[in-house]
Amino acid sequence: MSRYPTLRCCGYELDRTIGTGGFGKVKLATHTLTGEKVAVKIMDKTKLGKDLPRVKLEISALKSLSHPNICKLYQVIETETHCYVVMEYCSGGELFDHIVEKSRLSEMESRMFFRQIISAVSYLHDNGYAHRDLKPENVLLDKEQNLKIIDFGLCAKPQGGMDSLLLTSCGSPTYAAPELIQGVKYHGSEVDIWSMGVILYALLCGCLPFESDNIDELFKKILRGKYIEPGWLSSGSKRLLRRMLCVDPLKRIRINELINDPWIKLGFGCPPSTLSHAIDQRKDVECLEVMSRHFNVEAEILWSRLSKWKYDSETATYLLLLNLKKSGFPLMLKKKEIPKPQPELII
Ligand SMILES: Cn1cc(Br)cc1C(=O)Nc1[nH]nc2c1CN(C(=O)N[C@H](CN1CCCC1)c1ccccc1)C21CC1
Repeated sequence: MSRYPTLRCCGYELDRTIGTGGFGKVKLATHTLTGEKVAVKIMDKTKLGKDLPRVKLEISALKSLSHPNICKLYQVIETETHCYVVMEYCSGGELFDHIVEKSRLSEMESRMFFRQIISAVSYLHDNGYAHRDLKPENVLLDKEQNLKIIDFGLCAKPQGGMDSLLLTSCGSPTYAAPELIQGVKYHGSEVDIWSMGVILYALLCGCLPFESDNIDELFKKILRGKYIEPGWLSSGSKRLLRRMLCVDPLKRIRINELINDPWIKLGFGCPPSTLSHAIDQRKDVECLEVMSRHFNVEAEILWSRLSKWKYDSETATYLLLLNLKKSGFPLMLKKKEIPKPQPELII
C-alpha cells in the first residue's frame, strides 16, 4: 500500500519521486479517470513551520494564473498533516539540465526559450505578481520542449500593485539583483528582469555571469555588475545582456522594452505573445458533456460548480480533459474499477 493512501482514494495512482526540495517532494502520478500524467507536490504541514505561508501563497497565486508557460495547477488536496498540490507534469525536465547537456545553446534556441520566459513573466507582471526566484532550476520543459515556470513560493503580489516597493530579501543569491542583496527597497518587476538576464546569459554562455564559492565575493561581483562577454556572443545579444544586467534598477530595461528588443524579435518578426490564452477559464462544451455523462449530472449544474474554480477533483478532471483535447486524444473517462470479489478461500 502506498505511503499516501489519500491520493489513491482521491483518484491518483502514485509513481516514482521526481524531485525533492526543502518543501517536501514531487512524485509522478496518474489521474485514474483520464489516464493523464501529473506531478504531485507533497508537503508535510507538520514540518513546514514558518514556511507554511509560502505554500499558501504559491497555491493562491497558481489558482489565479493560467498561461501556456506557467506550470498549471489542477487540484489541491489537504489533510490534517499533508498538503498535496497536483500540477502539470513536465517530462522534459529542467532547462538547466538541457543547457548543461548541450554545454550552451545557439542564439536561435536561446531566443526560442527566452521568448517564452518573457511571455510568462510579462503575463505575471500584468497580473500584479513578481516571481522573485527565477532561475534555470525553476524553468521546466514539457514533452514538446515548451517552457514552464514553477516554484511560486517566493512570488509577491504587492498590495499597491507592481509600482509599490518590496523589501523582503529572498531567492537564490546567484540570480538575485544588486538592490535585492543590498536589502534596499526594490520593485519586484525589476528584480525579475535581472534574474531573466542571468538566465539569458546561462542559455547563451553555458555558465553564470556571477559565480563564487564565497558569498561575500559573489555579492561583490553582483554589486559591480561586471561579467565576462565570451567572443561568440553577437553584438545584439551583448547589448541586450548589458541592458538586463544593469546594476541601477532605474536604468535597467523594462519588460515592455524587452518585448520589443530587436534581438528578441530577430527571426520571428514579432514580439513574444503577451496575452494569456485563458483557454482553461472558458467553457468547453465537449469536455463538459463527457463529464456530465460520466457523473450523470446536468451539464449546466456541473458548469455552475466548475466555474467557481475550486481546484477540487472536478476541476482536475475538467482541466485534464482539456489537455487530452489539446493533444488530439479521444475524450473519455475511465469507469471506476469495481474491485473484483476475492474468490472464497477453499480450505
Ligand atoms: C526534474 N524532472 C525530470 C523529469 Br523527466 C521530470 C522532472 C520534473 O521535475 N517534472 C515536473 N513536472 N511538474 C513539476 C515537476 C517538478 N515540480 C516542482 O515543483 N519541482 C520543484 C523543484 N524546485 C526547483 C528548485 C527547488 C525545488 C520542487 C518543489 C518542492 C519540492 C520538490 C521539488 C513540478 C510540480 C511542478
